Amino acid sequence: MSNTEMKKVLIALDYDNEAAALAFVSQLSPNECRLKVGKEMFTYFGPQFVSKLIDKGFDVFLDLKFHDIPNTVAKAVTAAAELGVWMVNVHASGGTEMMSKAKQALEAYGDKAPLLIAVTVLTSMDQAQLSKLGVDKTPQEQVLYLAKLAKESGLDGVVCSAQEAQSLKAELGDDFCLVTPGIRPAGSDAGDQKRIMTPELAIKSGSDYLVVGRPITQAADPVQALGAINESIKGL
Ligand SMILES: O=c1ccn([C@@H]2O[C@H](COP(=O)(O)O)[C@@H](O)[C@H]2O)c(=O)[nH]1
Repeated sequence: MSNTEMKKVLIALDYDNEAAALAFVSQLSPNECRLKVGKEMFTYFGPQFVSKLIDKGFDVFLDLKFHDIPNTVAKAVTAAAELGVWMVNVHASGGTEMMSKAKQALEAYGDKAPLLIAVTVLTSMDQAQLSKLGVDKTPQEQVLYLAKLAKESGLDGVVCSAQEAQSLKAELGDDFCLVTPGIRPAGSDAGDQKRIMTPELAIKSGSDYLVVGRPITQAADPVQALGAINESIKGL
């Protein structure tokens, strides 16, 4: 398996203890995975924590899901680019003006710019929850609608569930990157995730990157759990 193939797993480092997170990371190689830092660890441990991961050679997805006025989001993604992250995201529901401004702000970084992707419909949401928000579409339809806006705005891809990957690839093309949380190896606990899929099926459906948190970090042997996922998607 080439390193690129092995780096389809983005481990969600959702720890409330920096030492525990770093102890886990010390057992990993930047050649076998990428790392995702979200709201919990960023709020506890800040940009310094992100820098520690980058200094160890890892590609970092800064998953802060910016959702604010265009000027504020453009400045926030600029801060992420200054930090040197590999990928950063915004909410597609912030609108096309916000997404376009964010993308434009990253142009100054040339080939060092992080990938900019948009969250569509959170993988913890099902049809009932979407309806409660007043959205009349199915999750599949709403994800496609928001993904089209993200593409029109020049973004590199979206966060969606693997259940939507096949139709998004067909509609938006192979180059539009699909990052899919809600990944659950067979038999693992779904927790609060609603739109889930196994790693193998997700890759077969068109996911470019699998976001995996608890099935790895809360496993009895997290390194073995990562290895098993990498093995299951080998060559796909
Ligand atoms: O739609 C979304 C967007 C982001 N996430 C994040 O991914 C991980 C998933 O962790 P698990 O433990 O594997 O459920 C987590 O950090 C979320 O904030 C998402 O789940 N869904």
